[in-house]
Amino acid sequence: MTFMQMLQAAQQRNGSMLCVGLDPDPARFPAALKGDPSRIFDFCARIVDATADLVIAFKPQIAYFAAHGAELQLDRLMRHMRSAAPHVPVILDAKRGDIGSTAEQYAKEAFERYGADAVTLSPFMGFDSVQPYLKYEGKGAFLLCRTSNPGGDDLQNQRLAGVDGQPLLYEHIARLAQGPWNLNGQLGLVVGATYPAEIERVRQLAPTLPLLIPGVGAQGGDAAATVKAGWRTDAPIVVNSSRAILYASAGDDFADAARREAQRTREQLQAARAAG
Ligand SMILES: O=C(O)c1cc(=O)[nH]c(=O)n1[C@@H]1O[C@H](COP(=O)(O)O)[C@@H](O)[C@H]1O
Repeated sequence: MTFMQMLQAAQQRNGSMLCVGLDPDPARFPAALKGDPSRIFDFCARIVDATADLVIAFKPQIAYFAAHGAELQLDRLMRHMRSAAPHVPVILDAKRGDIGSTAEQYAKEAFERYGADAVTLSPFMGFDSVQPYLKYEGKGAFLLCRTSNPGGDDLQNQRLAGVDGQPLLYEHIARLAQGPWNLNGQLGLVVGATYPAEIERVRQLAPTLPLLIPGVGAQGGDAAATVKAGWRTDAPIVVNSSRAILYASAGDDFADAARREAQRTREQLQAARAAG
C-alpha cells in the first residue's frame, strides 16, 4: 500500500484526521521516567499504544531522539509502531533539505533505516534536493509551505517578483507541489493551523494534495477553522498535536490522559467537519 492509500485507509478506519506528534522531552516525563533519556522509547510506546485507534498518523520528530543520542530508541519505536499499529502511517518529521547526493543519504535514513512511510522536507534548495525522496516508490514527502511559526512570514510571505503572477513564496511552493514537482503523486504540503486563511489559499492552489497541519494544541491554532479551510473528501488533512497530548498529565496516568486529550481533539476536528 502506498503512503497516500495508508492515509486514506487510516482516516476511514479510525474516523480521524488527528496525528499524534511524538516529541519526547525527558524533562517533561512523569516522575517515574523524568530526566531519563534511556526511557524515551518506553514513554513513546505508551503513547502509541494509548492512541493507535484514534489517529490518522504518528509523527516522530527526529531531533527529540537525536539530541539524546537515542536513534536506536527511534529505531525500536518505528518497529513497535509497525507491529502494534500496522494500519497507522508514520511520518518522520526530519525537515531535511540538501544537495542531491546528500539528500540520497537522508532519504535512505528515513525510508530504509527507519522505515518511515513519509518524511517532512524543506523545499528551499529546489527540486533536485527533493527528487531523491521521490525515487522511493509509494513513500510520501511533505514540503514546508506556510509553517506554523510567526517567523514563517519572513520568507514564505514574500512576493516573487520574477515569477508569473508574482505569487508569494508559499503560493509558489504550493503550485510546484501540485504541479511539476509531483512526478508520482507522492507530495503533500505543510501548512500551520495558526494561519487558516493561508490554509484556504493553499487548498485553492493544491486541491488534491494531503496537507500536514501542525499548530493545534500548544501553539493555539484554531481546530475548527483549520478543518473548514483544509478539509476535502479526496485529499486528507493530517492535523498534528504533540505537547498538548504527550504532556496532558505529568502523573503516572499520562497515557490515559494523552488518550483523553487525543479523543477530545479528534472529536473537535470531526465536529468541525460535520458542521462544515
Ligand atoms: O513539519 C512539522 O511537523 C511542523 C511544521 C510547522 O510549520 N510547525 C510545527 O510545529 N511543526 C512540528 O509540529 C510539532 C508541533 O508540536 P506542538 O506545538 O507541541 O503540537 C513539532 O514537532 C514541530 O516541529
